[in-house]
Amino acid sequence: MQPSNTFVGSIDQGTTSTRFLIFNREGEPVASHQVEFSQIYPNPGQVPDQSNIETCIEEAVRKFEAQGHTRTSIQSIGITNQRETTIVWDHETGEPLYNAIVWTDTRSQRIVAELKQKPGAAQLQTLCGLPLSTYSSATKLLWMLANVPRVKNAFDRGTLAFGTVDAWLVYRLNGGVPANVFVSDSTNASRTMFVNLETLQYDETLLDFFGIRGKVHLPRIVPSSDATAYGVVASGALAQVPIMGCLGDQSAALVGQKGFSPGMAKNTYGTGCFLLYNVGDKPVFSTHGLLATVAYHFGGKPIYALEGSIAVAGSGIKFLQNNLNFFQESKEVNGLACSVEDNGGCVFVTAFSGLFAPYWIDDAKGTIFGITQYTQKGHIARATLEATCFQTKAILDAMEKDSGHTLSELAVDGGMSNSDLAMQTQADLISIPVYRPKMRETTALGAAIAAGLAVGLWHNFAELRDINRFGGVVFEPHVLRQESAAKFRQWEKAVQMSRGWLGSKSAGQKEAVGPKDGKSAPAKNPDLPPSKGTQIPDTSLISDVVKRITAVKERARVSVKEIEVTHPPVQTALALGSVFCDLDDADEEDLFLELRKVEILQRLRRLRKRQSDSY
Ligand SMILES: Nc1ncnc2c1ncn2[C@@H]1O[C@H](COP(=O)(O)OP(=O)(O)O)[C@@H](O)[C@H]1O
Ligand SMILES: O=P(O)(O)OC[C@H](O)CO
Repeated sequence: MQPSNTFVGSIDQGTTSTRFLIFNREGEPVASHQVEFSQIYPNPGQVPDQSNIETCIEEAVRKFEAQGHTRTSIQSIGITNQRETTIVWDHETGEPLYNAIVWTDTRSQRIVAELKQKPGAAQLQTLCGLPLSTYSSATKLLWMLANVPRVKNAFDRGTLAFGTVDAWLVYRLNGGVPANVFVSDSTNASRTMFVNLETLQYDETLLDFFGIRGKVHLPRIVPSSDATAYGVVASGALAQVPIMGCLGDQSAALVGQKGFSPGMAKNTYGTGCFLLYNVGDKPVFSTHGLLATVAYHFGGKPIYALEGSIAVAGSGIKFLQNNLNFFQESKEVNGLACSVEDNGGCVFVTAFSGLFAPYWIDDAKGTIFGITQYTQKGHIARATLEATCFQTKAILDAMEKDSGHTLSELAVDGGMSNSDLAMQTQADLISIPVYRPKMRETTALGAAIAAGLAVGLWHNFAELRDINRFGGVVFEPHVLRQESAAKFRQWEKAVQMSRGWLGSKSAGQKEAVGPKDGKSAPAKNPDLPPSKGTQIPDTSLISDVVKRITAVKERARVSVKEIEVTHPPVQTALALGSVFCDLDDADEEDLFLELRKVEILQRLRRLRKRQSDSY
């Protein structure tokens, strides 16, 4: 066993900050440094800046040495990073060809709509575990190919290299072209949509679907904990220290929470919020809006997870801080939200990037419902915190359906988990205890564990047992299930009412981010009959409503087609869609009655027309 004065470093390249932490064998951070950075809106994000990492390493090492340690006692380094964010560079020169497109970015929305119409689209998720959406790296790469001439030129010349943040950082930390260490760990690679979840290799069907097979340099996929694959740091304060661990940040948090057994789950409230549920060594493909993903792969069999991804969590708080000037620092959100007793009737669907799991509504937009003259900042702050908690509840419900297992406790971490009110609200909504560990840098800890296992700082999971085990806080549910169920129903209604805004021509809004060439036309929806002279502003919404109508049309004895043709289809669909958002049996009955009304109305109109014609 290594002496206890050996350490492992961990680079955490998050969405809003870069950190470097040095952990001891007890899993305690002994020194760290963090640099926050901002993204460029609505244009592309920057390529993750290696100089931030160098600064963090230098500063943390300085603090570490000030405690009497020597830098040579840092045995290896782990990397953890925001996933899906897409980076392209020239394979020959190592030069980045465009800014990174960050995982939250929705500019590929039209591309996604078009891809959904392509043969084979429905099978993708059964191969890679991910739904076709703006979230994955694949559609971001296609957007670059369609819109950035430099990227297209490199593609045509055969020099285009693609990677997620891990691949880029490993490549850069090794010194770029000369060493050419071009690898990605399986937890990151599995987020691209190019990788077969069972083989953990690039899948020809997937590469063909996206049209990139043999045309783009892709990183070699390697295990998350490996003594040699990731190379060594080429320069700086930790030059020659080997990189031995690499995990996407959500996988790292699961490892940092020691969620090593099937049935264990964690929820990380960072920029977004991600619930990962360990399902063991076989992937579980969700039928309820969740993702199948690699939890970690430490050699041997990979371990898989079901994932519920929420696009906006802490970024909603940043929105209140930076855009609405509600407070100076994120931590103040708790006090502001506690300044009122409840949300005052406000529900905030924070769909800044559409809605992710379990809804997957690309065209939803952020919407606050229930504002009155009475509404205060505190109500909106509270509604912002609640939005993430409601989505977590929806994800847990889906997870229970997919796994057949009810969670007994939810382990949490990430910046927003510092809000006691948010965590209490979470426990109240899901009716199980929420456990927040004492040390919340679990993401960085996970990467340190991956690197530490490879270098022999730890030898097995049993040795990790006492790490961060004591001193946490448990939030017990205090609210009656009925009460939280009623609130949740209101949330679900708000979700349905937030749909379709992006496609609405009448809104006159500017698309926040999107293809500038205007070439791609909105997708045609094959579910719809052609409607004379009516422009269809939002095909997905109508398609959804038509599906619902179809489901009950037998009972309603009305023809969907007749409604579409004789009744203004968009208005009908919108009206029905917003009122009958969640079709349980009672709603179906209501919809049935409503359809009857529509039918009667149409008959009356026809009758009146015939009467007036005959005069
Ligand atoms: N005390 C706090 N209460 C609520 N939210 C917080 C608090 N501290 C940080 N946050 C939020 O957490 C997010 C940062 O969390 P972090 O886990 O560092 O995310 P990331 O890894 O995505 O950069 C920010 O969006 C911020 O708004
Ligand atoms: O920055 P976070 O912590 O919200 O995590 C980003 C995720 O990896 C995106 O999938």
